[in-house]
Amino acid sequence: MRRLRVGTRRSQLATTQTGAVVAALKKERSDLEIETVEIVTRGDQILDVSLSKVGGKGLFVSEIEKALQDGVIDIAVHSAKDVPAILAQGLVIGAIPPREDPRDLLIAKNGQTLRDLPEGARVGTSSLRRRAQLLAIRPDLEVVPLRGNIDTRLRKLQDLDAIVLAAAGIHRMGWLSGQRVQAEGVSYDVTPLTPFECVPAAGQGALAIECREQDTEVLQLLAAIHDRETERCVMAERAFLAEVGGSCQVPVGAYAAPSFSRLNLAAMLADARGNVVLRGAMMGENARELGRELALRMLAGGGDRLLAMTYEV
Ligand SMILES: NCc1[nH]cc(CCC(=O)O)c1CC(=O)O
Repeated sequence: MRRLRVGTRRSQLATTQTGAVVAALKKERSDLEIETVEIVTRGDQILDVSLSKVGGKGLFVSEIEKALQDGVIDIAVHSAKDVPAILAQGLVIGAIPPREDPRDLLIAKNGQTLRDLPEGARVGTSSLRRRAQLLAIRPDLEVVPLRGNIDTRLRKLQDLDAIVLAAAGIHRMGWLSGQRVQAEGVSYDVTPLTPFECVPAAGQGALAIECREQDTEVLQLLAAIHDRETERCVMAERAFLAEVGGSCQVPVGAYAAPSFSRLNLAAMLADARGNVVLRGAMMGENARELGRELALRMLAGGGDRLLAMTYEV
C-alpha cells in the first residue's frame, strides 16, 4: 500500500480531527501518501432543524459510509459518538485512538457555574441528553435549541447566557487553555460538568476510524494508533446504547472508566422532556456484557416506561 485516501466531514472540528489522525499515521509510515477527501453530508447541510427531527446522527455518517463501500475513500475519521450502533455492510471500526476529556463543558457568557447562573437563564443546547440533565439540576433554566458546528455555537453564545459543548471538541481545536475557551475573537470561562451531573454521550471524547472489513493492510496500519483501553470503555457505552435502542429522540448517556482490571459504567435515561432522570452504575469485566446488563436493569427499573413517553419537542 502506497496511497491512503481519508474521508472527512468539512467542519473545522472534523478536518482538525482528521489532520491529527493523518499526522499519527504518517509517523507510523512515512512513505505513505495520504490524501484527504472532504465529504459534505446531509447533516452538515440541514443546520436549522433539530437533529431529532431530521433523522438523527446517522445523517453525518451514512454518506461517508457509502464512499467507503464504493472505494472512493479507504478510511473515515468520525467522532465516536456520531457513529450509529450498527455499521453499514462490510465496514468495521479499525481503530479507536486514546480518548480525550469525555466531559461536557458549561460555557457561560459571564463565567458563572451551573449553580450560580441567574434564575431563568437561557442555555443553548439541542441535545436532549444535556437538556434533561441540566433541567434535573436547575428546573428554572430555559433550554433553547442550538445547532451548527462548534464555532457557530460559540458565536451564538452572544445571544444566550450559556451553552454546553463537549470538552473534547474545544480541546482538539486548540481553543481550551486552563479554564478558558478562546476562539473566534471571544474568550469565556468554562466549568466542566462531572459525569455525575451530566453523563456524557456514549463515545464522547473518542474518535472512531472506520474502514472496509476486507482491507487487511489498512487494518494493520490502523492497529498502530489503536488504544485498547479506550475501545473497551467505548464498547461498554455503545452496548448500553444499543440495548436501549438509543435514537436521537431519547436522552441517553453512558460513560465507562477503567477501574483496575474492571470497568465502571455510569448511565442515564430520561423522558424526552427531562422531567424524570434515571441514573444507574455498575462494575464489570466484560465490556459488552456490562453495557447490556446495566441497560436491561435500568429498563426493568422504569427506563422502559420513560422511553415509551414520546413528545413533540
Ligand atoms: N454532535 C456533534 C459532535 N460530535 C462530537 C463532538 C465533540 C467531540 C467528541 O465528543 O469527540 C461534537 C460537538 C459537541 O457535542 O459539542
